[in-house]
Amino acid sequence: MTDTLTIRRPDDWHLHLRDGAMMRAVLPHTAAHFARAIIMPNLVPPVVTGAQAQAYRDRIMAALPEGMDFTPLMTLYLTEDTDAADVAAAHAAGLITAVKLYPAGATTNSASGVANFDHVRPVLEKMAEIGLPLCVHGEVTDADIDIFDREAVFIDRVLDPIRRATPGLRVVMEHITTSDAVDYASAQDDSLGATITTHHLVINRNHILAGGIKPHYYCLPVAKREEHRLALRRAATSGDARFFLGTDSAPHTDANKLLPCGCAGCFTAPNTMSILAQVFEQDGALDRLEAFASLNGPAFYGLPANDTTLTLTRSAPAYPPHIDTEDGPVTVFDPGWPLDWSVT
Ligand SMILES: NC(=O)N[C@@H](CC(=O)O)C(=O)O
Ligand SMILES: [Zn+2]
Ligand SMILES: [Zn+2]
Repeated sequence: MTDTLTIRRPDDWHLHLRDGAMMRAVLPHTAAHFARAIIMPNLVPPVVTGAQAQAYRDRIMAALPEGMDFTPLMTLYLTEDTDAADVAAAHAAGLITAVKLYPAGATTNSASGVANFDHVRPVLEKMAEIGLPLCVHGEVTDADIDIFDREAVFIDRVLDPIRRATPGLRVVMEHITTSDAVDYASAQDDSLGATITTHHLVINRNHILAGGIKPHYYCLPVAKREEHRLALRRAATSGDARFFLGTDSAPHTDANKLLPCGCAGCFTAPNTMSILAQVFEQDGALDRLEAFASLNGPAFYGLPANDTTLTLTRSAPAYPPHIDTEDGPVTVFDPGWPLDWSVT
């Protein structure tokens, strides 16, 4: 039995750092393990322009504790008013790594997202031309579509038509939750990637709903049936270069989670690498953790893998059940079993 695992230092290809006091509290947990992260732009107000991305990046770097090595990879929040020239200029200046598409109303802070996809066509065409990837929250928002079907319907009605209409556009299906998404991604060429979160490899919808409602397991897209979780496990542990880690670590205070209408999001930054090592070991794929967490993402984004390494050892990790922030406690995702691996 292996007791030590050294991999190239991982990156997180989907992360919510928030801003202000919350950012100062959560950023060190990501920077302790990850070299880079794609920073989600769903602040209030959202990060829409190149200038806003630059200012947000500066705030992140100012909040990074002395001595920590971390590079935020910025994204712009796509709106129907987004200017293709501003996006291209931000890309040319090295300010942004991707653009994020939120269907209007699909998730936390997505009110400024896209309702009519025809209105963003010029921006998508420009992105295809300059090779700038589009990260997609892939759920339809129609009230008449069951929440458990919203990802699969999005693939048919929105994602596939957008990709057909915009040849060459590089797309990341973010935080996929269904076997439908795994099957779709598996059938495409390397212009399509898909991120998988830590928590969707661990929980299914029973964890949220059976035996009492568990708000800390509520996130979007909502966890699906067990068969879908197993499909995600197979994809993540397969080594297939199209699938890579995007934790979607999404901190909300307990006060905001434990409401009659609580916020969606799981906070996994402190224990993601411990959980993943165990998940990959359970599936006999510890030797493929590096591909999922450290190699496939950079390859999709055309970036070098990190030169530095991260070592995990077989021992119970020490992390708190919740972290304290100036806004109140934030609960750390509980996988429901004791963890065997810690980052050294
Ligand atoms: N995943 C979530 O449940 N929540 C995210 C938004 C998102 O990634 O959809 C958040 O910003 O809190
Ligand atoms: Zn999302
Ligand atoms: Zn997210």
